Amino acid sequence: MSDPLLKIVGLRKHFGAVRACHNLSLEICTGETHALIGPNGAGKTTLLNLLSGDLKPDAGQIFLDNRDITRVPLYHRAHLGLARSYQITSIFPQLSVEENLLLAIQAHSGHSFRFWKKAVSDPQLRRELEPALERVGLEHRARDRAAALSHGEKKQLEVGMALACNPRVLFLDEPMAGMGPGGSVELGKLIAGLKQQMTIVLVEHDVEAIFSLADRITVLVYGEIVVTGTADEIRSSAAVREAYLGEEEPC
Ligand SMILES: Nc1ncnc2c1ncn2[C@@H]1O[C@H](COP(=O)(O)OP(=O)(O)OP(=O)(O)O)[C@@H](O)[C@H]1O
Repeated sequence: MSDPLLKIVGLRKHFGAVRACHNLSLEICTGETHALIGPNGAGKTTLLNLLSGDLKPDAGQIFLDNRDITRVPLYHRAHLGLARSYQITSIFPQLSVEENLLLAIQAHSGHSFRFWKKAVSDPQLRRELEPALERVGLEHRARDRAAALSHGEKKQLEVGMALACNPRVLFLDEPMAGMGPGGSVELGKLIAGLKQQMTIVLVEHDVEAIFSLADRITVLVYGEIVVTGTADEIRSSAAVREAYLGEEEPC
């Protein structure tokens, strides 16, 4: 395994009596696809929120390339190369697919939102549009309103928007949620392609997808790590079986 790109040390986030993240330490290596799994309420989304900067921890530290980013605000983390696609779609339904992507490209290129009108015709931004559309397989939908996309295509667009800042680390929160089998196959292919280009931290309930996509998997229960390992190690782990007691398969 290569050097850690993200290092999490003693991270803690409690909500009253709920220990959503409890003294958690973990290293995410450069280039790996790392999945977070665990039963409902295990703290997967909380950990993603802490890493992306959506939440502030009560204690602990997060390092990116040995730099302490624990107190770095959300918007600044994007400039450092951390990007996130959310569980709930964050696209603009009334805008076209290309307008959504242009907006994301513009936001990350340092331009002000006040100049949005210019973005559609800005040749420099438009040059970045074609590869951005291709990257998520939405060239044929460029002029369609985002509201008209299928659920899977919306997810593809959302990932495309997160990719606009050319991230080093992409956080994906349940990308397959609400997707039919066809949609998850498409999105699985998209993520498999991205795997070669960046580090990915993925929260997902689709076990098949996780086992085929993830290089390593961390199992969380009650805000703590039960085990981290490869798909084979997770499958054969007695600790995981115990953590999921009563459940046939990890979810
Ligand atoms: N903003 C909040 N305020 C209070 N409690 C919260 C908040 N966010 C999360 N929690 C609690 O923290 C615990 C962990 O929640 P979290 O959403 O991180 O779990 P999860 O593993 O992502 O669950 P799921 O698989 O159901 O999405 C849960 O008990 C949840 O109710």
